[in-house]
Amino acid sequence: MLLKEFASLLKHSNLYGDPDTVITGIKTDSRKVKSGDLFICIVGHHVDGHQFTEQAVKNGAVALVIQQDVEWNVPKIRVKDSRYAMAVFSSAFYQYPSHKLKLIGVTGTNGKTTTTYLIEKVLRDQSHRTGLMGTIQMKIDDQSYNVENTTLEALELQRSLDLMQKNKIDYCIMEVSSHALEMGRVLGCHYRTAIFTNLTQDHLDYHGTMDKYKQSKGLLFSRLGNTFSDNPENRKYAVLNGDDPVSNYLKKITTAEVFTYGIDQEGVDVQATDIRITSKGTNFKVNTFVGSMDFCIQLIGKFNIYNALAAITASLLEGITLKSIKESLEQVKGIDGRFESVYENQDYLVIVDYSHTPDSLENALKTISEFAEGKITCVFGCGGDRDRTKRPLMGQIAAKYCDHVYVTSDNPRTENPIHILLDIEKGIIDSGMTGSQYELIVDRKQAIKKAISNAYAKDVVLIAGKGHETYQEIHGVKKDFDDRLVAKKVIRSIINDDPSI
Ligand SMILES: CC(=O)N[C@H]1[C@@H](OP(=O)(O)OP(=O)(O)OC[C@H]2O[C@@H](n3ccc(=O)[nH]c3=O)[C@H](O)[C@@H]2O)O[C@H](CO)[C@@H](O)[C@@H]1O[C@H](C)C(=O)N[C@@H](C)C(=O)N[C@H](CCC(=O)O)C(=O)O
Ligand SMILES: Nc1ncnc2c1ncn2[C@@H]1O[C@H](COP(=O)(O)OP(=O)(O)OP(=O)(O)O)[C@@H](O)[C@H]1O
Ligand SMILES: N[C@H](CCC[C@H](N)C(=O)O)C(=O)O
Ligand SMILES: [Mg+2]
Repeated sequence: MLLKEFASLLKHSNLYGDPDTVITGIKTDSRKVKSGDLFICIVGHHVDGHQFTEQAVKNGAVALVIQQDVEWNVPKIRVKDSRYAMAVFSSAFYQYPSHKLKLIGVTGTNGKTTTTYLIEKVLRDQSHRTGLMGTIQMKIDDQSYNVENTTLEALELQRSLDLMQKNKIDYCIMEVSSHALEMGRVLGCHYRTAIFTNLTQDHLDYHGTMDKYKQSKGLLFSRLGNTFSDNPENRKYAVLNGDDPVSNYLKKITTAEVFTYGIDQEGVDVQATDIRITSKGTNFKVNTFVGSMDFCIQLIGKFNIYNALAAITASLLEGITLKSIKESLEQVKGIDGRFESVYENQDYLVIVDYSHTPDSLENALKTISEFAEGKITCVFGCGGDRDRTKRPLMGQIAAKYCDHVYVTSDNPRTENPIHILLDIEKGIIDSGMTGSQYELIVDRKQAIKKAISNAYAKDVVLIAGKGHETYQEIHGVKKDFDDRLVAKKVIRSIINDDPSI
C-alpha cells in the first residue's frame, strides 16, 4: 500500500513527505521493525512509542504514524489517535479479513475460554475449518500459536485473521476481553455473533467501577451492527445470559437480533432444566426454539451448563441440529486447566482450576461442596498488579466453603508477594475462620505440597487461580511452574513414600 492510501482512510490526518512511499508492513514495536515498514507510535500504559522512532527508522521504517511531533525527517502521517489509526490501518492493510469469515466473539467475566472451545468443537464436527483466539492459545485449524494476551492488539489481531482467511477458515471464535474493547483492539472486527457469559467483579484496577466495566463489555454489543438483511449470512446475533441482569442493558444497546439462554429465568430462548451434577459430569435437559433434548456432558458444575447453553444457542443460529450439538458437546472431556482433575490413583480428589475471580472461585467451591464426601481444602492466591479489592472477597469465599485454606502466591508480578497474601487474609479473618484453619505460605509449591500431604480419603483439594498456566511471575520474572505437574509429583512422592519433592 502507498502512504497516501493509509492517510486517505482517516479524515483527520495530515501527511508529510512523499505520499507515494511504498509500505510493505506495519509495526508498533520498534524492535520488530523491518525495512519497508510503517511504524505506528502508540502511547502505552508504560512507555510512549514516540520515544522509539530512532530505533524504528534505524531498523528500516520508511514512514511513521504519530499523534504528537517527532523530529525525524521521514514521511509521516499525523493522526488524532494512533491507537484508533492502528485499528483502521491494519484492517485495511490486511484487506478487512473479518468480513471474509464468520466471527463469533465471546465476552464476560468468566466462561469465555470454555465457551469458545465448546463452539469450536461443534463447528469442527460439522466439517467447518475453524480459528480460535483466547487466553490459552490461538489456533488455526489444528495449528496452535502462543499468545501474549487473551485478545490480541489490533495489528496482531488483523494479521491473525488474515492468516486464518488465507488458510480457508470459515469460522473464527474469539474471546473478547474488556481491556480489548476499552482499548479499541477489536475496532476493525466485523462480528456475526456476540455472546455474553456473565458480569461479576474483576479488573477494577483497570475499569475503576463495575458500571464502567459493564459499559466496556457493552461495546461488543453496541458495535455489532444490525440484522436487517434478506441474506441470512449477513444477520447479526446477540446471545445473552438471561439470568444475568446485565443482559437487560445489553439488549437495549444492541441492534442485533437477541437470543437468550439460562436456567433460572422463565421465557429464555434456550433453557436448561432437570439438572443433576456429579463429580463425573453434568446432566440436564435443554429446551430450545427447535425442540428439547437431554444432555449428559463431562464438564462439571452449574457454571458449565451456562457455557454449554451459550454454545448451543450460538450453534443453533448457524443452523446446526440440536442432535449434532449434543453429540459434539458430550464428547468434550474437559478444557485445559479448567476443573482439571489430577489423578495418580490416590483416594482423594485434586482439582486444578482457573478460578481467579470471586465469582469463579465461589462457583468452583460450591460445585465441589455439592459432591464432596470428605473435607474441602483450597490452595489459592491472587495476581499482583491487578484488582486488589477482589483479594479479601476471595478470602471470604474460601473460608465459607473450605475446612482448610492455604493462601499462597499466584503471579505476584511486580508486587511484594506477602502483601497480597495479607490482603486475602483480611477476608478470611472477617469471615471468622480461626488461625488453625488457614495458613499463609508464600511458596506455591510448598503450599500445594502441604495441602496434598494433609488430604485423606474422599477429601477434595482445589488448587485455584492458575489453571493451564505453565509459569509463575515473581518480581517481574517468569519461571516454569505448572500446578498440575507439581500436584502430580507431590501425589506420586506421597504414594512412593519419597520425600525428595
Ligand atoms: C495494560 C495493557 O493491556 N497493556 C497492553 C499494552 O501494553 P502497553 O500499552 O502498556 O504498551 P507499552 O509497553 O507501554 O508500550 C507502548 C508502545 O511502545 C512500543 N515500544 C515499547 C518498547 C520498545 O522498545 N519499543 C517500542 O516500540 C510498544 O510496542 C507499544 O506499541 O499492549 C501490549 C501489546 O499489545 C499488551 O501486551 C499489554 O498487555 C499486558 C501484557 C497485560 O497484562 N494486559 C492485560 C491487563 C490484558 O490486556 N488482559 C486482557 C484479559 C483480561 C481478562 O479478561 O481476564 C487480555 O485481553 O489479555
Ligand atoms: N460461566 C461461568 N460462570 C462462572 N464461572 C465460570 C464459568 N465458566 C467457567 N467459570 C470459572 O471460571 C474459570 C475460568 O473459566 P474460563 O477460562 O472459561 O473463563 P474466561 O472468561 O476465559 O477467563 P479469563 O478472563 O481469564 O480469560 C474456570 O476455571 C471456572 O472456575
Ligand atoms: N486474564 C487474567 C488472568 C489472571 C490469571 C491469574 N493467574 C493472575 O495471574 O492474576 C488477567 O490477566 O487478569
Ligand atoms: Mg479466557
